[in-house]
Amino acid sequence: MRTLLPSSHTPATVTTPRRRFFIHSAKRSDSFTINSSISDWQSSCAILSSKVNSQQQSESLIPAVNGYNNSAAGFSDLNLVPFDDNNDNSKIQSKKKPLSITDLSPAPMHGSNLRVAYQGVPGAYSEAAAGKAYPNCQAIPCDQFEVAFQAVELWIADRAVLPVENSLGGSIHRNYDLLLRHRLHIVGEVQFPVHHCLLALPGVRKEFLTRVISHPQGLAQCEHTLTKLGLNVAREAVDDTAGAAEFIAANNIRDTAAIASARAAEIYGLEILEDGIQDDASNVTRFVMLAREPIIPRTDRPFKTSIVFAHEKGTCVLFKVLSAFAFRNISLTKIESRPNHNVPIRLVDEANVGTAKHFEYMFYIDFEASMAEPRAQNALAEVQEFTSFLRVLGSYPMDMTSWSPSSSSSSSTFSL
Ligand SMILES: O=C(O)C(=O)C[C@]1(C(=O)O)C=C[C@@H](O)C=C1
Repeated sequence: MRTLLPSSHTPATVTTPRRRFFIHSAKRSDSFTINSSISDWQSSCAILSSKVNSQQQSESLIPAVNGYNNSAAGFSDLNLVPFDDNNDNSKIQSKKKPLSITDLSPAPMHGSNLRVAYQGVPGAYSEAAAGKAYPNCQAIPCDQFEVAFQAVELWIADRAVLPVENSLGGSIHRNYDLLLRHRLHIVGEVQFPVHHCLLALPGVRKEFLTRVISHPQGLAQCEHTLTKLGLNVAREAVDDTAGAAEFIAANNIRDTAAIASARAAEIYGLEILEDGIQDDASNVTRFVMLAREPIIPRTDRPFKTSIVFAHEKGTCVLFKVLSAFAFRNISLTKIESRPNHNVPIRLVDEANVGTAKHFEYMFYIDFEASMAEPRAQNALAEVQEFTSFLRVLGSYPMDMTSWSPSSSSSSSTFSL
């Protein structure tokens, strides 16, 4: 895939975050280990809870549990814990309502002052998704998905908002692999309607085009419409949709169009040749919100939980795992498999038949239950018996917002 380096907006790069590595190291004791099992995950949440209840509010703890960052504006405004300089807490505590578990839960739709990393340049759908997840956040462009992960790990950003699947184009596999490789936790999801436009320099006509460029997902989501439009042109994949628009504008390329948002047209001074070129009007991309700490799961609203697991005996374990959810009436919303990069192939010697080479997988499952529910805890306890590796990626509120499939990206109300 071609990498376009935008000229005017310089996204965060791999080298930039390294400068602040030591800040991260100092906070590391509060982070959650990569191979954490279900019990590790539960105790991690319990630790968060008990730390806050005992008023030991470290800087690294607060942003994770309530969705606010730890800057003066974010933290002190919360005034979560009754505290008196004269150490006379008793009077104050009698007046104020005690902190309860619900006070510690996230505020996923409030993002003021949060720094949110996304992949792409301004005008990318990921930027708009970051604005939906955290209104009024400071969106930080990153040139690769992995840089967005690193930006959060190294405290350059408070959250990352990254695409994991699209209703037409399918899974964004890279982010599944990165979720496993990094230590971040899924703390929310947003489903964002993706309304694509065909963009070119002012005055360019469709007949003169020889090439269409976009993110691979953009090309996949518009594949049939491009053919129906009679555009028998080369289709070239680039890093992000808005980056494609910026590339055309910055290099004054007149034989090439970009598939991107109407907002990208506005930002980079391109014209919309065709509006709404996605193959399905209700085209939607699901993004996950990532943070350094897990949130405390709740039961007063619909929650989803994401896990990843593997077994050294391969896929034979899958039906047992699925039955753990079926017996408890827990619906699955997604199953994904990815190569197990640690052990990609297993050799199976069958007597007198030869050696079979089995591919090894990591399985990702999203299910509709909160880790605060006993049925989810029991299901995972059972899954843990069948698997050699199990990690809870996050238990988080489901995106239940309504959306209009026909709305154009340009009419988005998100302020970024
Ligand atoms: O290129 C962008 O604008 C992105 O935000 C990336 C991305 C993706 O990776 O799927 C996000 C949403 C759309 O599905 C198309 C592309």
